[in-house]
Amino acid sequence: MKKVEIYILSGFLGSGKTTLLQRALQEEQSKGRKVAVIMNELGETSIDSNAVPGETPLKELLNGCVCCTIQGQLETQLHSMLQEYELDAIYLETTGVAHPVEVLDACMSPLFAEQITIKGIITTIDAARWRSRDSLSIQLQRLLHEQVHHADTILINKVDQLSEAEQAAILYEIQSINATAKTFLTQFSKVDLKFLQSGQNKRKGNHEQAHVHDYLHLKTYVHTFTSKIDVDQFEQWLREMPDTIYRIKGYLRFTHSDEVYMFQYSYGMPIYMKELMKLPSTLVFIGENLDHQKLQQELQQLEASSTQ
Ligand SMILES: Nc1nc2c(ncn2[C@@H]2O[C@H](COP(=O)(O)OP(=O)(O)OP(=O)(O)O)[C@@H](O)[C@H]2O)c(=O)[nH]1
Repeated sequence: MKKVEIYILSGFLGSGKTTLLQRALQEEQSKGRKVAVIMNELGETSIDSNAVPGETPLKELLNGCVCCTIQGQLETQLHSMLQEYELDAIYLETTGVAHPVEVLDACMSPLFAEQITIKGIITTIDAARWRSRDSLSIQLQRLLHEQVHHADTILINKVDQLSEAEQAAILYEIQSINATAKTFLTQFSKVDLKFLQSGQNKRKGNHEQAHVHDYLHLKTYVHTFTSKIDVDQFEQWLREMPDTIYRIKGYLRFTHSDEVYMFQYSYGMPIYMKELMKLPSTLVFIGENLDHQKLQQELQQLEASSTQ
């Protein structure tokens, strides 16, 4: 099954996300690829939607941030886009205050995680604002840091407003926060689209089979159980989760019950809720340094020992 590529455009207010989106859409159009856009704005009306050509499927999520208040709406919109159109890619432009882990979490619904492939988080930085970020609140400074830390590609944008020495200093600073991202100094978000398609050439071997995206900074893994598992063994296994696993979520069936449980795990805290629908037992993992082979092996073992 062909997977739909998802590009997450992150970055603080006014940093150049829409400018980048327009460039990306032009390039995608010239390649004849079918792409759609989801735009999230904090306000009641969208000011950027006219940046998207009329023929491009567009969903707007207004009045809240997909990473918190309207996370469920993103899931619904993504799901309907995947059903409605035959797409090559979806570009998701987040609000300037979105946290990348939360956005990724919102995209990775266990209901359709197998149909999509996260191609990366692209963070644009307003270079001048970055330099004067000390004037922002501590929370916003932390958010800017997180947007850089979790990015796969970073555009240090608006460099026309900086001297060469200032550009070199900011590049050094950004690379010291995130040494693995591909980082570019840009004007008007000008970058070749192939660089956004994170690590495309590195995908080899059984990574694809294992449904993991090994080249990304934040990694995801999707696991589906074929039979019920033992709740005590599962909880024992959870207790050993490293804290670099930020989220686990999905649906589970346990040997002691005929119910399906919705499962959520965040910052070490598991939550189980009875689910009325008979959904497949699929778990989605999001984390840094996620060792998919180890996870896969452990979960297969857990399943095997649960049925003994
Ligand atoms: N001088 C300069 N201006 C730029 C550059 N890139 C973008 N801009 C301008 O900066 C403004 C904001 O750019 P957008 O692309 O809308 O930024 P955004 O991140 O989408 O903004 P929000 O949607 O408000 O968060 C626009 O007026 C752009 O034309 C650049 O490299 N240099």
